[in-house]
Amino acid sequence: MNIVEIENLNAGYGTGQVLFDVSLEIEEGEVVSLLGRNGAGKSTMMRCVAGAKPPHIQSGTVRVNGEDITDLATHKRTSKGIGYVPEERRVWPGLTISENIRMAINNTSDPMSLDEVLSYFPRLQELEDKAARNLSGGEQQMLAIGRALASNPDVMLMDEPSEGLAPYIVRDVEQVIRQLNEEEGLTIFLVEQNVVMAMDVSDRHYFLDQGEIVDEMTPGKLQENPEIRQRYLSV
Ligand SMILES: Nc1ncnc2c1ncn2[C@@H]1O[C@H](COP(=O)(O)OP(=O)(O)OP(=O)(O)O)[C@@H](O)[C@H]1O
Repeated sequence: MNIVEIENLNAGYGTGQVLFDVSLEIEEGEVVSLLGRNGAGKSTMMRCVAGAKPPHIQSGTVRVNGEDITDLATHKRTSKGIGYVPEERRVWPGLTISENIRMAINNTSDPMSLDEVLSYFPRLQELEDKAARNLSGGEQQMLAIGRALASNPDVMLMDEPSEGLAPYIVRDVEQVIRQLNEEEGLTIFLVEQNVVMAMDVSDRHYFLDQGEIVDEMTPGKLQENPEIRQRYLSV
């Protein structure tokens, strides 16, 4: 069953169009990454699914769990099964780890417990009472993922989870993505600049080029295809 269906999506900012007739599908239980050069429109795409402003959807449909959510506000999308980890992470800096997660728990109708969330992040468990502002980049990323997980989503949207992180922390993020997918059965849709990381965790890739979906393939196929990597990703 398709958990995410995007059909003929056109979207942009003000009068500038960024996404052109984008259609894609993600099956329940898949890890799918959206790859493309800087400025291709990847974050815009994520925001359109998450309902985050500012992009404006001009036409097209976003369906999650078979339901049309194109015009729903972000907070209402949480109750439709969407978790969103934005590129900027946006944790509450003055609150502790557990307070950040509790805020998410209190804002949703069918949340996970704090212990359940923390069981995926041993490092956060150790630092539970530390303010988010005093965490490292990797710890903040884990907290951002944990906060999105608290609402017990069916599909998790992650915008560049590896951005700015040291390679050994990127491996921890990969591990969490795999664990959430395998143990929680969570469907994951991620945007990544780190192609190696995306190939390690994904079942399938979509390629976005100048706001259009230009290709779709498995990591194995991408591995064999340096020409594609060069054409769409410059790697
Ligand atoms: N808030 C905004 N207001 C106006 N234009 C924007 C805004 N955010 C992004 N854009 C424009 O939309 C286009 C696509 O940007 P987007 O961030 O979606 O690309 P991206 O593929 O995620 O790139 P990157 O990897 O650099 O984040 C760019 O031309 C960008 O300048």
